[in-house]
Amino acid sequence: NNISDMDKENTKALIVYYSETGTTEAIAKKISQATGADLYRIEPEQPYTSADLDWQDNNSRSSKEMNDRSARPAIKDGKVNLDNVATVYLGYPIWWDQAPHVVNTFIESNDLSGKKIITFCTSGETSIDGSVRQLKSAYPALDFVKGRRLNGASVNEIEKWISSLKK
Ligand SMILES: Cc1cc2nc3c(=O)[nH]c(=O)nc-3n(C[C@H](O)[C@H](O)[C@H](O)COP(=O)(O)O)c2cc1C
Repeated sequence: NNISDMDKENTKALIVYYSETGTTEAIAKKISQATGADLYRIEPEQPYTSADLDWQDNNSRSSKEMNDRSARPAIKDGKVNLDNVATVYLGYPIWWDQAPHVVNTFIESNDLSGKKIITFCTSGETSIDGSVRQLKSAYPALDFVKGRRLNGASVNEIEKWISSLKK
């Protein structure tokens, strides 16, 4: 390791997100524009159909998964390269006030200890608060930073939000 290699250690940011209908993805891409960080999309092994996503049906796949605290839907290529990554931006749509359980599958498939995990979400109206409370209580050893619901945020607003996190 020479000095310039050491400078690069644990300095990178990575944006990890799940997005079913593109809303969270649009924000993830703007965070990438603001930070230059790479993007990684969590992809469920079995794609969700529109029937699966029907929250008005208690028996839909998403309803059943979100009612089952231990449900861990499989994801494709679930392991991500976290070499030199210090900060993970973790984004998701709110499902039933929570992060979808594929996000738990991702968290449990990777070693995020020692990383700063900055959460963000999109939703119809629900804030990020309940989902972050749940993540913190499920994974007390991890360092979650409560971020924001970012529906419709511009790159400029995202830059301001990120610099406010550093203060
Ligand atoms: C199964 C399911 C449950 C949802 N639950 C909530 C909710 O509790 N509160 C809310 O405001 N929006 C809820 N939504 C709406 C999504 O959070 C919102 O459309 C989100 O921006 C979608 O992001 P995406 O396009 O990245 O998948 C739900 C959507 C689905 C499919």
